Amino acid sequence: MSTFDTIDDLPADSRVLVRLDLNSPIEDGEPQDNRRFERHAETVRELADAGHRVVLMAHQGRPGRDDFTSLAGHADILADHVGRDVAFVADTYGDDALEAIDALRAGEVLLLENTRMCDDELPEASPAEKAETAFVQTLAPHFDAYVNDAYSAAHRKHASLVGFPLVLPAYAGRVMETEYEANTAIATREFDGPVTMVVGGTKATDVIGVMDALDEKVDRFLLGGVAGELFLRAAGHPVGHDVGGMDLFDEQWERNRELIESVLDERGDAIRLATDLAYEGPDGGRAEVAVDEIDEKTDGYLDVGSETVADYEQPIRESDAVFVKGALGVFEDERFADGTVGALEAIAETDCFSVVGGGDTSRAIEMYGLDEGDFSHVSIAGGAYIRALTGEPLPAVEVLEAAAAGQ
Ligand SMILES: Nc1ncnc2c1ncn2[C@@H]1O[C@H](COP(=O)(O)OP(=O)(O)O)[C@@H](O)[C@H]1O
Ligand SMILES: O=C(OP(=O)(O)O)[C@H](O)COP(=O)(O)O
Repeated sequence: MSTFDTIDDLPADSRVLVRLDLNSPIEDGEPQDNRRFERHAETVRELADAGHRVVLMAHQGRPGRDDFTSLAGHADILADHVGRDVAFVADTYGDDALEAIDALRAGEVLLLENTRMCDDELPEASPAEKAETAFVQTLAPHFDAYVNDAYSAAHRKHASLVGFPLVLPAYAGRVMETEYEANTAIATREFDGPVTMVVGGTKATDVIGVMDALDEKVDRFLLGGVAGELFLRAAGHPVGHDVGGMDLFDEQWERNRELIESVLDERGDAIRLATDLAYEGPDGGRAEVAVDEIDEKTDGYLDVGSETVADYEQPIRESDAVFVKGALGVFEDERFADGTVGALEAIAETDCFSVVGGGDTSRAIEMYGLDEGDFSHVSIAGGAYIRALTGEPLPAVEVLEAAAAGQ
């Protein structure tokens, strides 16, 4: 059971400041619809239908990355899911934002600009420090309550996630409630047979530390994506480097090199790495190469190869539980979807307990016509859900709990 207050406890006619997680894949500069919009729309609709004035905060990407954009397009997608207008103001806490907030009427919804465009948001700091920032101090007097629905960002100590509960009455939204309960229950669940984790995606830094901490819970890891290539690099193969303008590998390698080497050393028996990889061939199609035959760092690899896909199916079929965190390849491009879809299909065909996590990864389920009902839980969280599996506290959840306990 959760130990925080929820939107059921909100006083009537409140001016509510709501933190969502609408962080999405960006294609050609535009956010792509995904499960996060659909799930958060439930909270937003409920608050607006109840007659509250609803102001939304969310982030997109990180400064310096290609996916760091305005939230203007997010407002339109969210409006379609909510079934109400969602106004947008290109400001976080300046005069334009405050004017739009104060002009809002009962039942109206307004989305503020990307929180990460504000300098106070990102540097990780304690809730007390974040509560003192100009961002929090300027916005808070315009509201009666703060609602956090962003479970999937709850592992970050950012101002919009941990600062407001110290200065406003704080509540959990519906996504926060359901994800918290599902993931906490998974963390304490025991399994009789083998437990497998499929690890991929781009945020290798988020998963590698957790792999170490999941030592007792997970019997084998099947690797792909960026983390998989970094492990292959640690095993001596010339892959997992930034080539052709990529910036996914070298910085994460420097940051995690020692940990990767020690995880490989201590848990090598439990870790399966790709034996072949796929890349874009000279004719523009999918080409594959055996990992042992790669002798220079020339190509960028975009998926695990077909031998690896077949190799990973067997351990999945033998498992009592399978956890997925991150895609095995760039599944958004059909040519490089085999690894991700192959793993998801194998999971769907078995009756093991299964969780698919990640805002991006869970999108593969509908893109490739898989049935959500074939998985025990599809989480819109990635990093937060795997941290929850280790039993590690989530700072944004802790502040909600402390607020409810009157601390
Ligand atoms: N080899 C790869 N190179 C580049 N991107 C990859 C690779 N493998 C997987 N990806 C990308 O990883 C993304 C998912 O990454 P991540 O953000 O870590 O997971 P999630 O959003 O599911 O938590 C997918 O959108 C996919 O395109
Ligand atoms: O998408 C997110 O995390 P996820 O990719 O682990 O699901 C969250 O929005 C956190 O974003 P961040 O990893 O840029 O801090």
